[in-house]
Amino acid sequence: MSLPKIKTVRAYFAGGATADKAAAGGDYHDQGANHWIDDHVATPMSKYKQYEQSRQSFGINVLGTLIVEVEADNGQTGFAITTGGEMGCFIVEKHLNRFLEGRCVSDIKLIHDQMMNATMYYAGSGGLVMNTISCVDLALWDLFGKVTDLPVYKLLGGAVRDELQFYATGARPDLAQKMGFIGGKMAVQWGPHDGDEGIRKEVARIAHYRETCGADFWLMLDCWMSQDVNFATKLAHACAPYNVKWLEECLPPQQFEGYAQLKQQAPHGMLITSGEHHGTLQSFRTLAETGIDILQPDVGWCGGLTTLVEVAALAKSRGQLVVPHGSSVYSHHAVITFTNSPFSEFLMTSPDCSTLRPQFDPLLINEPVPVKGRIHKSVLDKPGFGVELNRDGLKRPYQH
Ligand SMILES: C[C@H](O)[C@H](O)[C@@H](O)[C@@H](O)C(=O)O
Ligand SMILES: [Mg+2]
Repeated sequence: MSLPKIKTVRAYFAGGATADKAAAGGDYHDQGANHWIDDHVATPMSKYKQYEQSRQSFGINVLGTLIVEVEADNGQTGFAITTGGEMGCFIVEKHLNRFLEGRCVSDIKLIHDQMMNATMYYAGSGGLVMNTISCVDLALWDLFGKVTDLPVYKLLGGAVRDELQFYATGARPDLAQKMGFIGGKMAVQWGPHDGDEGIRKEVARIAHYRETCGADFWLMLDCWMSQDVNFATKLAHACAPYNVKWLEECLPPQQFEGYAQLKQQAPHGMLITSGEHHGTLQSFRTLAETGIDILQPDVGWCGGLTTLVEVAALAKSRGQLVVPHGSSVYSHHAVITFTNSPFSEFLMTSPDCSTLRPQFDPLLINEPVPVKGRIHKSVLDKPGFGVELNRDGLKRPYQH
């Protein structure tokens, strides 16, 4: 089978700080008002009163969505979306384009290595540049699937289970249970600056939903980098009587020693997890060596599918789980091929968690959502990642 070459790459953005209204999409924190995802969620900024109520007030949604589209010389295209916006467009069109154009559509790993090494002098181990590389990598996998007429999960070696099962992240574990999810993860709302009263408030909420959802429904807390080891340890032990399954991302990404200490100090049986704001395989090796239980890379932020596959193998070698941070189809096609990913995350993007809105709505056409908390592998049986791009309102700020 002779494969086409990559003719060109284009980068668009939607939403972000220059937009006149919330655009959601890949930057799913870019929601309108009165949304659970922006309601007093604890963050590293919460100690500043003016930024305590709303993450959008400190700029969680300034980047907006980056869309990367790669076109082969036979006219076929692949695309992907992530958090990155206009600045990501610059990196794609003025730097990364040179590693794609003229290459065979199957040269994904070579292009990935060149993008990682060529940006090392300004990328660090995560953030905007890693998001941008991830988006290009995902677009290349989508194009490869379109050209070979295969879903990405089959390019990776095929499914190891017939369906994906999901827990739901949102403000209403009770509604998630009714929708068939296996668990509910809530964002913590109080942090170290709230002291013991903050812990009491979190525990009261957990106690309420334990009572409402019964003994076995998974309940988790997502701490979004907002804590220190002492607060996280006290919160973990205060929640233990209510069978909280895991505490997530308690500390800033680079506090590896803190994660190792927290894992040692956590109650027996309670899992400690992190990873969504980590990037590069090397960072995940260091994170894995802390001994935490579940690595949670975001495939649109960690270095792309090429990096996620490497992280999953690393974790598997250590008996650790990989449960990617919710990234819709970009996670689904990977998770269904990983033996150490027994479940997935579905992130509720409806304002009150009462309906199943696709995570990257409105940017992906035909984006699947779980039915009764599950997605069967047959749903993924379309070329590439199986979704099409809603081009309404996209802007292309740079050319090359
Ligand atoms: C709910 C959390 O605060 C974040 O908004 C969410 O994106 C992420 O941490 C998650 O695990 O879903
Ligand atoms: Mg999280």
